[in-house]
Amino acid sequence: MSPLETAEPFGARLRHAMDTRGPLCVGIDPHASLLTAWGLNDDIAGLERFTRTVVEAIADRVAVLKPQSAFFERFGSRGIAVLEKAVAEARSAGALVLMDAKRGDIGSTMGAYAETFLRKDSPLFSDAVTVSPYLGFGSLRPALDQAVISGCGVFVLALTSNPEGAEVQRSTSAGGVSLAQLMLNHMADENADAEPLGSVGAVVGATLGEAGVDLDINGPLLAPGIGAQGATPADLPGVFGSAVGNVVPSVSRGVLRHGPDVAALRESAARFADEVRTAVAGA
Ligand SMILES: O=c1ccn([C@@H]2O[C@H](COP(=O)(O)O)[C@@H](O)[C@H]2O)c(=O)[nH]1
Repeated sequence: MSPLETAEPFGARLRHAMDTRGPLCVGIDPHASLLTAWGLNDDIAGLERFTRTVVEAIADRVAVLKPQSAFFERFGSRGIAVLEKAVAEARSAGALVLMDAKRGDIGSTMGAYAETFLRKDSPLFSDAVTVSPYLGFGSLRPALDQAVISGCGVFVLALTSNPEGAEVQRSTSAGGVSLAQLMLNHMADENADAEPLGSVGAVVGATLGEAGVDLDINGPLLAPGIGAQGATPADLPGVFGSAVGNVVPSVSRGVLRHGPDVAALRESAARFADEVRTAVAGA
């Protein structure tokens, strides 16, 4: 591709994946406790085996796989090598890879994060990355710009699934709206005119009961918190209302606890996918 050609936008690729595979995202979170439960050691060999099993079991059937970078960084450079391999293999199997790295920093450093996760020649190149906007939405500009160049997505924290998030995210900005709403408004601006779906997504916890914000951002809504954190697919219509069709529900431990048996991992993911389909169809 010449530098002047633009890649197919992430939003379009994601919409296609959601329509053909269903919207479920499965997280790869190799907790030490899961490695133990799978009969693996909490070491690099255990991490490698766990990750390979999840990718082989799930990557050919879900829209999105979301590795949680923290669990790989824990093992230093050898953990990152496992992550690099998993990203490449998951993408080859047809899953979109959303790197859950939650990076946020001043713009010049954000540029380096953008190169790490969103530049095509990077070893950790992924389809999308999670970022934190709480250094100011404008600090994300290098990632937003690099995402356009590479056809990637950026998922911005808005209302996180943890109860502690509310004291920051629900607090009121100088303009009188919540910080979360302010960030969502920026996302809507980034996605204006995008079809069929913008490439800037919001992270909004499935655990919230009711979002209480305007989620009409013309972009995907990543909804973590299903499974181990207590939310279920049946909660999605209540949280997301009329935006539920743009939701990418995310489950990590709720699926992973069924391993290491590949069939059981697949069955669990299929069950969550069915429950999501039923919940969204009835909304
Ligand atoms: O608001 C947020 C944002 C991200 N996460 C991440 O999603 C998974 C959830 O794992 P479960 O095992 O399904 O609870 C994890 O990687 C979090 O860091 C989130 O939970 N909430």
